[in-house]
Formats: sequence, structure tokens, C-alpha cells
Amino acid sequence: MSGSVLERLTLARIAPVVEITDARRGVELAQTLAAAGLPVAEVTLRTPAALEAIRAIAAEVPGFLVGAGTLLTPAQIDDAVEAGVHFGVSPGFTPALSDAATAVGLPFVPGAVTSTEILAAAERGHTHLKFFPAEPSGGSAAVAAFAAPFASLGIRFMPTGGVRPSNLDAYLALPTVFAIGGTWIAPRDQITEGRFDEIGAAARTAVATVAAYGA
Ligand SMILES: O=C(O)C(=O)C[C@H](O)[C@H](O)COP(=O)(O)O
Repeated sequence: MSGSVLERLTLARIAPVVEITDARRGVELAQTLAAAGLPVAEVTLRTPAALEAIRAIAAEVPGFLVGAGTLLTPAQIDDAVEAGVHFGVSPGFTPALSDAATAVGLPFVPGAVTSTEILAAAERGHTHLKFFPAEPSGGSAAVAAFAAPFASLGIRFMPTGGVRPSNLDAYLALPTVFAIGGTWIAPRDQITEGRFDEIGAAARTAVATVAAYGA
């Protein structure tokens, strides 16, 4: 794959966060997103099928960037890497998670929503952070407020949690936002019910919205 994983995530700008209950649906989902011009997904480890879905997507959908989300323990990082994941995302940051990701060379996006959390992650070398839950934590105004104090550290954010088409523009407009995560493109029910036309349409709309801001 060309480019680093975080560069490719930055290029995509949108990371669909998905909950998969049937691994076969995962492959169809990834193919749908790729066809819409959005070849990336963060598969949350909240369902028993998640690891199998990651394994199937990584093996069967070439060029697709598949991440593991909801990483809460070092053991989950090892499991995700074993399944073939390309990047990992956590709602929070701990030194143990960071060390586990570093040990296996996994590009890792830990979560942070306070100055103290941002500094703790930065001390471990993380510059790309998930801002979760974005809307309850102050939304785009909070992300914007963190720009100046942390500019010298090169901190950039992936706001996730409560992002919808109605507030997407406010995040896209921020230079410190490298990507935006959310379930609005591929909601759990639509994946489970195989409503891939609707998912493809939402992905194409998101790609067009991103294009309006430039990559
Ligand atoms: O499980 C995780 O680790 C998560 O990160 C949770 C997701 O980011 C949110 O579920 C996003 O939810 P929406 O607000 O529906 O876009």
C-alpha cells in the first residue's frame, strides 16, 4: 500500500465507524465503501464478529484500509493485529495501550479530549488523536480551541461521536482535523439488513462534501 496509514486516513478524511454483526456483511460493506470512493472503515470491537470481519476485509478487499476501534486493552491490540488490521483506534489513551501498539508496529490513534490527555499522548509520541466523544466534549469549538496551544507539538484530531451531515462542515473547516469518524455513513441496522445502496449513497455524499474542502 502506498503512503503511510495515517497519511491515507488523512487523505480519506472520513472514517466510517462500523459495528458488524456478520463477518460476510463486512466484506460487502468494505466493497460498497470502496466503490463510493471511501476505502476505509474503523470496525469497532463491540461485536463477536468484529475480528472475523476485519480478517475477511483485510484478506478479500485489496487496497481497503481497515482499522479496529474500541481498543480498550493491550490484548485486543494483539488480536486485531493478528487479524490483519492496518490501524487501531481507542476511545482513550493509556501508556499500556500505547506500548502495546508500538510493540507490534500498529499505527495507533488514541483518544483525548482534555489538555492533560493530549499531553500524555504526545509524551508517548502520538500526534494524531481521536477527539471522543466529540459533540458532548465541546464539538468543533473545543477542537478549534486546542489548535493554538498544541500547534508546536503538531497535534491533529479525528473528532468522533455525534458527527452528522449537519455538523460535518464545521469539523472539515478546521486545519487541525485530519479525519472525522462516525456511524452516520453505515449505521448498524443498515449493515445488518444489507442496505448497501443507502450506505453507498451516504458515502458518496460524504466524499463530495470532503472534496468541496479539498483533501
Ligand atoms: O466504540 C468506540 O470506540 C467508539 O469510538 C464509539 C464511536 O466513535 C461512536 O459510537 C460514534 O458514534 P456516532 O455518534 O454514532 O457517530
